[in-house]
Amino acid sequence: MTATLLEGKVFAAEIKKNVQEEVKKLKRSQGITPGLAVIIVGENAASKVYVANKHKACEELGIYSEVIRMPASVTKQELLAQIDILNNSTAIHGILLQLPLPDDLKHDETELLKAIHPDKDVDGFHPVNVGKLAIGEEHLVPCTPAGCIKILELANIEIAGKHAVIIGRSNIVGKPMANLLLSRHATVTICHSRTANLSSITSQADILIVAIGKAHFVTKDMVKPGAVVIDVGINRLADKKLVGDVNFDDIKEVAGAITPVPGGVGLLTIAMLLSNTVTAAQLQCNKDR
Ligand SMILES: NC(=O)C1=CN([C@@H]2O[C@H](COP(=O)(O)OP(=O)(O)OC[C@H]3O[C@@H](n4cnc5c(N)ncnc54)[C@H](OP(=O)(O)O)[C@@H]3O)[C@@H](O)[C@H]2O)C=CC1
Ligand SMILES: Nc1nc(=O)c2c([nH]1)NC[C@@H]1CN(c3ccc(C(=O)N[C@@H](CCC(=O)O)C(=O)O)cc3)C=[N+]21
Repeated sequence: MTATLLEGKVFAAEIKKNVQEEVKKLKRSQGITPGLAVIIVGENAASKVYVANKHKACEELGIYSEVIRMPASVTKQELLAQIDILNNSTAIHGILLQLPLPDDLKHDETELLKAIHPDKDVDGFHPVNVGKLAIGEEHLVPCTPAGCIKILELANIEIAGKHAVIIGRSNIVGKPMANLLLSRHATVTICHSRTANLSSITSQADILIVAIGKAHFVTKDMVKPGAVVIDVGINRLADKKLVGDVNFDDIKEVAGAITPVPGGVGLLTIAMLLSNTVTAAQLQCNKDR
């Protein structure tokens, strides 16, 4: 058996087409151009690539995009002041604070994320949006797990009744992923670094979502034959090659379907960010009236 390749660009194109139509509608009926602001603090090579990709995708779809670069030496107060300006700007409907923050600002992360107005929180990281997701009132949902759900839905992979196992429990990927799968009636198991007998649990998964941050971590013996494997990991090897958390070549003979890295979940993350930006713009123009 050879796994079906779940290609991110195919699904991302479908989402982007819908987003583009919504952008046109907003312009036509309300005279509004959706606007996204990305704040990037300090120099992080990986973040730069993502920010550049986001900017390019916005241009493609007619979304206004602003990249605000701040030095690593910026203070919490300066960042809060910048967020306040964007919260009050009528040209900006979505605000994203690029993570990770430099070490000196790490302990202020929650406070900074809370400062972003929940209506402009296109990352879905504000406690109000996290809470909404937890009670099944999905609104602005974190882009990466939302993208994983889109892959499953657009590939016609049944979620209800399936055993979904997630490796990773971060606020950005693992936890929101669990809520999204649960509300779609999967039986959900969340694993992490303290999980005992990890491979015995992952081997029971019909749908395996991997978000750890360790290159080639998941091997053949951890995957049930025919399982759908979604690889969220992005790891840069010493030779600059980009690889996922899943050993693709090892499991391709056993999995039923698998997302590649690059060219998988990452492309959906960007597409969902654009989608959230348009949702935020629609919400804000309805509130204005
Ligand atoms: N494709 C995309 O668009 C995106 C990709 N990513 C990538 O996804 C990966 C995960 O990101 P993120 O969630 O932010 O990472 P975090 O580092 O915040 O979380 C990693 C999680 O993996 C768990 N973990 C680590 N080692 C093991 C292990 N040996 N066995 C089981 N669990 C383990 C950790 O457990 P514990 O909680 O116990 O420490 C933690 O819950 C990274 O590679 C990141 O680059 C992230 C965002 C978007
Ligand atoms: N506030 C915040 N929100 C995020 O959503 C966020 C963040 N911070 N910090 C970093 C992670 C990571 N992330 C990615 C976005 C795009 C690709 C992407 O475009 N990937 C392509 C190309 C990758 C490449 O060539 O380097 C691919 O996988 O094919 C990957 C990863 C968003 N993140």
